[in-house]
Amino acid sequence: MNKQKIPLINASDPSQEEAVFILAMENAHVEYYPNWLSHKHAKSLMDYFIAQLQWQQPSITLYGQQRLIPRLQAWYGDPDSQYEYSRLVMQPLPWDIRLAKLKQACEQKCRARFNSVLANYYRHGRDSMGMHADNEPELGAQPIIASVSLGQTRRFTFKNIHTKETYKIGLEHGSLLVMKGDTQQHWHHGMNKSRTQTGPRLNFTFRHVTQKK
Ligand SMILES: O=C(O)CCC(=O)C(=O)O
Ligand SMILES: [Fe+2]
Repeated sequence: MNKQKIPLINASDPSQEEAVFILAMENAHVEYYPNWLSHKHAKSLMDYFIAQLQWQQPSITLYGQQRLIPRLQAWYGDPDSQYEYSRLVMQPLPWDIRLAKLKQACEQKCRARFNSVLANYYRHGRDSMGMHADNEPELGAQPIIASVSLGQTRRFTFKNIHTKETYKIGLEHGSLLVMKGDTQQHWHHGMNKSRTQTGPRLNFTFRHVTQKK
């Protein structure tokens, strides 16, 4: 497999304190803000969300077999943000107050509206997420997805659907990754199991889903 590293372009504005990197991936638009939340704020959110969110471990059918997904997850959103994922129809839970605040912060940062979030809880290094694109029709052709990471840094992989080129980036505690433009049309993303990055990690992908017609 081609493991070429695509460089990060530092697009930080020196007049602002915040660092931002643009991932130099073809036919994609991905921005990475490593220190979006302070360490302390991110830690407080992490402890709160682990304790308060309604984590579940659903099963999906893979090659005719029922299997528990290798992580915990929870779907929150506005009442009309129903979502179908691996043939599971997910009814959103009503917004938790601190999750709604985090959504608002993402909306301001991305200048976009979100009405739902998929929360993922990777309990240890053996939890993972398979390669996929967030390209469900309900998300539209060029979805903006804001991905907030808390806890253990885990290596996140992008793989170009056509060229198979891969790109890996460590998603750090308190970071924000924004995927937009044609990213979902040309790239898959996912997270392998890890033998070294073994601590717990939470990830939140804020999205805007439209009702199926
Ligand atoms: O855990 C992550 O960083 C990615 C999650 C993801 O890709 C998703 O929720 O669709
Ligand atoms: Fe995804």
